[in-house]
Amino acid sequence: MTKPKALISDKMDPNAARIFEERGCDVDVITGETPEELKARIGEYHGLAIRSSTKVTPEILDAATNLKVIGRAGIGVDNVDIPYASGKGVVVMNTPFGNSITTAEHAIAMIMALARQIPDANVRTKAGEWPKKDFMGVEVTGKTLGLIGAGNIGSIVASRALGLKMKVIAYDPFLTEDRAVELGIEKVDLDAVLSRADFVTLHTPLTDQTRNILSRERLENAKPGIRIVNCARGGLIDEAALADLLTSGHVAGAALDVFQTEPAKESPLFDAPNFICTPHLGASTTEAQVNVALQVAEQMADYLVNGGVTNALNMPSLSAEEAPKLKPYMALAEKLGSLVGQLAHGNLTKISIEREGAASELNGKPITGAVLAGFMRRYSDTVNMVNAPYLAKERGLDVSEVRHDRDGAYNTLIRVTVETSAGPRSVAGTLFGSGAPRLVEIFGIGIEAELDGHMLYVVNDDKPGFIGRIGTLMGENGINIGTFNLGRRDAGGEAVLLLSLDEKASDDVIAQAEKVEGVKMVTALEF
Ligand SMILES: NC(=O)c1ccc[n+]([C@@H]2O[C@H](COP(=O)([O-])OP(=O)(O)OC[C@H]3O[C@@H](n4cnc5c(N)ncnc54)[C@H](O)[C@@H]3O)[C@@H](O)[C@H]2O)c1
Ligand SMILES: O=C(O)[C@H](O)COP(=O)(O)O
Repeated sequence: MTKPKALISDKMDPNAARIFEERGCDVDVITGETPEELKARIGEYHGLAIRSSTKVTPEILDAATNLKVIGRAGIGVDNVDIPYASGKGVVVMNTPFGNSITTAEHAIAMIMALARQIPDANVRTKAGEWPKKDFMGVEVTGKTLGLIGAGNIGSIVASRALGLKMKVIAYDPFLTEDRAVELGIEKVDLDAVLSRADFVTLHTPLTDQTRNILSRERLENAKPGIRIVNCARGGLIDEAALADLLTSGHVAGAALDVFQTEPAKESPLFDAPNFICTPHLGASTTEAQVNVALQVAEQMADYLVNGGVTNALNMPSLSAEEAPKLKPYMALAEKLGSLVGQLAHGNLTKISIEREGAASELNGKPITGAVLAGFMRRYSDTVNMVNAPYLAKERGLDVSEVRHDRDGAYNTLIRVTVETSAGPRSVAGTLFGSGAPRLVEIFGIGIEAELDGHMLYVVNDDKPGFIGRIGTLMGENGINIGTFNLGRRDAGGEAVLLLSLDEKASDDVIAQAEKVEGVKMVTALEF
């Protein structure tokens, strides 16, 4: 088997390349390329490891014909078009905790630098001015720190600020009262943060809800003398308004690590008083960079080599321990989804996936993803378990998952049912001891069959001589039959036949089969 190949396209700690190699992947480190250069190269890679510089646009993704996973060595993924990647079946992962402490410490450093105007004092002292009388700072002890966003980084900032004897209040619609109590902070609304806080620090992602959250109007109505820190994302603050309010003195100081346009080579803020900035250094410590590099390479290699999924933003997690256990189930699930997709006709709007016995104990999301991937193949050749749930949603398919505790006839069973205009249609399968997937029921008829390669599904009357007639037809057409599996509703009633063939049956052979006495329907299947 050829080794998976990864590209590291942003500056990353060398541990990332080492881990890829140790985990059985080939790796290239090529940083600083233009989008055109990356587009020309990306087709040869299965994994792309990035930080914030590489922009993973639809154009790049269209050219990434072999790409399976994008790994962000860091937190923010606003440089990746995740919906487009999902549509292409590419997993997007990040490392949500590796640089949180470092970034929280940067925010605290910014608060202290603002409180004591350290950067300006440093520059002027080194210039020989000894400007002692020009720098009167403020204590942070006893002051109120207002957080906008109290997730991983915001919570760490809160704990450090409490250590500095600040009072901490937070606006975060997803923060529960219990969590606020646990953190030792007060949950308030955004207006209260802005009217009460002496220092405000932002720790939200950039979303439609948070973009421009510190708008001109909000800044104008904020407490006079407020100091503002942003180590989260550019775009959260109206930069022009902030510059005006620093100039008027309404805002006493601001420290930004991130800008609306990066790299920020010019900004109205650069000339504003009491303004401090750093060039997106929040995550730039040796410790954080080692953490995120190790983590991203481990996660990506795990996915490329074993199918393990950790910290994916567009699919459910699947641990390295779960992956091998789930692998035969996913093969079974995909085959059942594919079977029902090939057999059930019409506008199918509902699909249900039931798990029984050992299957009910497993992580159901990957199984559902695999059923949908098999099922959606009737609509798209490029579908996989990553993009199948998105495609299903796009098509308005109502997906339900049911887990049964009951003991059935099989140790483990997956049943897939679609709602057709003629009522529900189900197929079910199990795993044999060796992990081999087997179909055990098709549209209410018990059968035992392997679903593999070219197959023919025949519905017929259960009458003597039928098997011989079908066998003869195949022989006359020079088609070798691999397996012959039979099932029937009742003796003499409706029966089904599943044949595996060494080659695909042509339309002509199918037409001949349809004319065989007793045949009601013939469908060619491919697995
Ligand atoms: N400067 C840097 O180098 C650097 C480094 C790491 C992370 N970051 C950025 O910091 C930000 C926070 O990272 P994190 O790890 O704490 O993320 P997180 O997901 O743990 O926390 C984000 C918090 O924002 C809250 N939130 C979402 N929408 C909100 C809204 N409309 N109003 C208020 N709160 C809202 C969420 O509920 C969540 O608690 C991210 O944007 C990340 O990209 C920057
Ligand atoms: O979201 C992040 O992790 C930070 O913005 C860090 O970005 P960087 O890896 O480009 O420094």
